Amino acid sequence: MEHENILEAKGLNHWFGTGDVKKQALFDVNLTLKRGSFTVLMGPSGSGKTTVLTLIGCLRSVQDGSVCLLDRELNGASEAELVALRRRLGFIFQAHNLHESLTATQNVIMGLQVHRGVSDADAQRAATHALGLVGLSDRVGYLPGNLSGGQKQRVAVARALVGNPALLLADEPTAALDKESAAEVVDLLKRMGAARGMTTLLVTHDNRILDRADRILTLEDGRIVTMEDRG
Ligand SMILES: Nc1ncnc2c1ncn2[C@@H]1O[C@H](COP(=O)(O)OP(=O)(O)OP(=O)(O)O)[C@@H](O)[C@H]1O
Repeated sequence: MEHENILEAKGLNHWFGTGDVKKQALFDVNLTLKRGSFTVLMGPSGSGKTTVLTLIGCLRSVQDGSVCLLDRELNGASEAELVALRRRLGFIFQAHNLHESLTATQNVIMGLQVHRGVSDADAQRAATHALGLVGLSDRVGYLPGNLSGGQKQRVAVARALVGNPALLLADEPTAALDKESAAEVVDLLKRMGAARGMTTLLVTHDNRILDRADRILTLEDGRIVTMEDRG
């Protein structure tokens, strides 16, 4: 049976650097993410938000403590296990990171490259579908240079969603967007979460997003200082 919690992190500590410049970035971080929930992670610059996201996202190794993601322990996991888990995650970053020389569809297909064994025709179909979900059916053949900031970020959302991730990790996805585009992107993620049971953990300084969160966590100096459940 699948657990209600898609993620459980316990006693997570993390350090950067070695010797004299060794610095602790996370202190005894505990957090759980309920399947299908929408959690916002806040905190001042340098408080450790990206470090938490990259640890949960299997983008760096867990040094101390436990992270149980999709019923697998990340502490001590092999690179092959981490790669396999990463396939079940979606990522969106502040800068959309689209390839400028690829069309919207080709960029979205990049989100499927980690899924082996997907035929070109299926990839094309999935990308077209994902672009439709983000309201860009009429822009599938456009290069990023011909899209607005909000449209580019929606392509990045489609790329993150195309592989049907169990957990979506988003680092400041609305920072570069105007109010309307930011609200569209967040509503889209919430809708996807509800429709697919996708769990979202989103780092933001953006107060506009807080109303939409099921839970708000605040990090300060590497420690979770508040945890607020809503609704
Ligand atoms: N690769 C690294 N090498 C050394 N120190 C790092 C590295 N990455 C992060 N740090 C340090 O760890 C602490 C937490 O950084 P992190 O990027 O997680 O914070 P953040 O809350 O995401 O900040 P921001 O909002 O500015 O992105 C900071 O003191 C930072 O300087």
